[in-house]
Amino acid sequence: MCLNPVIDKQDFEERFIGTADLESGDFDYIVVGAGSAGCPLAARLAKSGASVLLLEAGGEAHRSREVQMPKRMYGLWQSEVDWGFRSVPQEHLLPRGRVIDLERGKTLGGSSAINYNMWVRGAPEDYDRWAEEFGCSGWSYKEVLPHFKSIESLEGYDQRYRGDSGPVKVAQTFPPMEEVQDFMRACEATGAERNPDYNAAKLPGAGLTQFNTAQGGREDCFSAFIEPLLRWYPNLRVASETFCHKVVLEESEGQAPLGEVRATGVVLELRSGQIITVKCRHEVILSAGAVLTPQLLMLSGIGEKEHLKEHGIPCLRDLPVGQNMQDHPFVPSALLGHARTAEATGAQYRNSSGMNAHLFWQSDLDKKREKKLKRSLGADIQIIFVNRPDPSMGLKTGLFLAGQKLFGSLSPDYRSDYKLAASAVASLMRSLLKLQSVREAFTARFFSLTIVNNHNQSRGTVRLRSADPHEPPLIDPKHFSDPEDLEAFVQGYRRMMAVLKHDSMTKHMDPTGVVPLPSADGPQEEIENYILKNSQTTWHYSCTTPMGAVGDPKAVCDPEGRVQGVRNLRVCDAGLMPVILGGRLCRAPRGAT
Ligand SMILES: Cc1cc2nc3c(=O)[nH]c(=O)nc-3n(C[C@H](O)[C@H](O)[C@H](O)COP(=O)(O)OP(=O)(O)OC[C@H]3O[C@@H](n4cnc5c(N)ncnc54)[C@H](O)[C@@H]3O)c2cc1C
Repeated sequence: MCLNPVIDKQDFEERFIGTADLESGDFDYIVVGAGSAGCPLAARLAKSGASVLLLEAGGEAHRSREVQMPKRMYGLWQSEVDWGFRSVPQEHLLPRGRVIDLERGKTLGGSSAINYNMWVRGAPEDYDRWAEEFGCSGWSYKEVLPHFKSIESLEGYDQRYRGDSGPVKVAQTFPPMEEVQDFMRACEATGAERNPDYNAAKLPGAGLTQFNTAQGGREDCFSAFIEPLLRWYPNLRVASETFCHKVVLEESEGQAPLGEVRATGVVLELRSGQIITVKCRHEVILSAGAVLTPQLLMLSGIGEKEHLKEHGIPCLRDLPVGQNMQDHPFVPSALLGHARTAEATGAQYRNSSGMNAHLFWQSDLDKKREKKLKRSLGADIQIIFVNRPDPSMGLKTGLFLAGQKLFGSLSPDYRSDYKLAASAVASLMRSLLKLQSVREAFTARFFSLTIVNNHNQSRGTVRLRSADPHEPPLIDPKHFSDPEDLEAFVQGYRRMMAVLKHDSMTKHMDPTGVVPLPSADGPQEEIENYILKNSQTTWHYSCTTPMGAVGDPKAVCDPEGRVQGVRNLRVCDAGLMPVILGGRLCRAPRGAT
């Protein structure tokens, strides 16, 4: 349900590409999902000369102003370009049973059209781990590096690691402001090294954020990879507002190397409501993302036998689909600057999502894991310095935290109250933001230090709610179900407070913030309560259809994305990761292609 319409209806309709002739189409490949992975994959296949159909359930909002300006992204949540998922009640969060919003892009460009645009590959060690520990041949850092280089374009960096002529423009959006420099100084003064490029030889250290933005605007995957091709490659067809219900699987005869089940096409619902079947010659490739690809597989008869039986779906392949979900939770702080500074207005800020610098740091817990695994792991804790973003973020975060505190204590049935509270907060926010003075105050004064645990140990699930493709799946990230995750956050919290208390930070901000922060030296329980009350998602759902060595019972796909035991069916999206990356996840699905 769309609670927050932000894009003019006209905008979708004017840019609609159309779905005519799909049934009679003659395709080699069908790619389901025009997101971070689906777009570069479809482009690459089209360039090889194959005929490709790229399908997308969402419309064509990628050119709208709301999507193009990164600082407006907060307004896109719960809008027509967000699937609007919510988790099942989370028993390890506070208040117990809290439900969290799980935004996910629904438009050409997928989640790359609604994300923060941060360009972070993850640690080289992550990819080596995939190759060595999970049997994913072809995925070591040495092997994926040329792909990363080939998709990006930026100047003035070490060319051993970085690309200068790919389709995606990468940049630091503006010269660093004083407070951003001071954040990095505070990190250094409290024991971190300065790292001028976390996407090069190593991840740990303090550095400026890189964004994928072109002339300050969002560079979503559809605009970067598909639009430049449409005019020149008639073999590439795009159908938006086309919802895939399932993959058509047929029992094939003979002794095929990968078994006897074969994908031959997809069942689609068109914008008009008409249901059709479209066939292809070679492969169906699911790039619907780590939540909806598992749903599509299960609806098609691939998944855990018992679970499919509960929904009356005959099981064609018994595989652990949706069983290994991973995510990065994050815990924000809502801080206020002492005063509004002159630089707080103008072009510098226009196109920033505000996430301007990072500290990647390793907790003691992670060092212990390194010893146990006998391999280096990069860094588990990421502290993001957020300054002066779109005013709605300051308001939204402040009101969210304040609302949680208030409504959380009012009633034992927190969940129904929270729904009411969320809509009340949303409408209050919209009214307040109409006031220029409020907008300016929050643009100028809002800061946040946000902690992310990049080596989250908890595992969740994506399961069917019903056999109806329109019903969203049951998504249970099970945040904090592994006690090590809370311990990692406590260490990260103390590290964050050390930075915040350093002179170069205190001169800029009021450390008490919008919501008071527990003291780093106080009782551990207070810190834990703060973490569990305020934790949200970083939207990095992944590992739900993991790849692994052929025949590995924990793997759904082989290292080339082929669904085990099924012919002509592949997965190519964030669900393929065997273990979550210690970075931002938009890069990896693109690297996969
Ligand atoms: C708010 C937010 C902020 C984020 N910030 C960052 C960041 O700063 N940096 C970063 O690297 N990552 C970030 N991420 C994560 C990153 O965007 C995702 O991990 C990545 O885009 C996932 O790519 P994907 O191809 O797996 O899925 P998606 O990009 O989500 O693509 C899946 C596509 O499939 C379509 N689809 C799904 N089901 C169907 C169906 N049945 N029929 C037809 N089409 C279908 C969807 O509509 C969607 O367009 C963020 C994500 C969000 C939501």
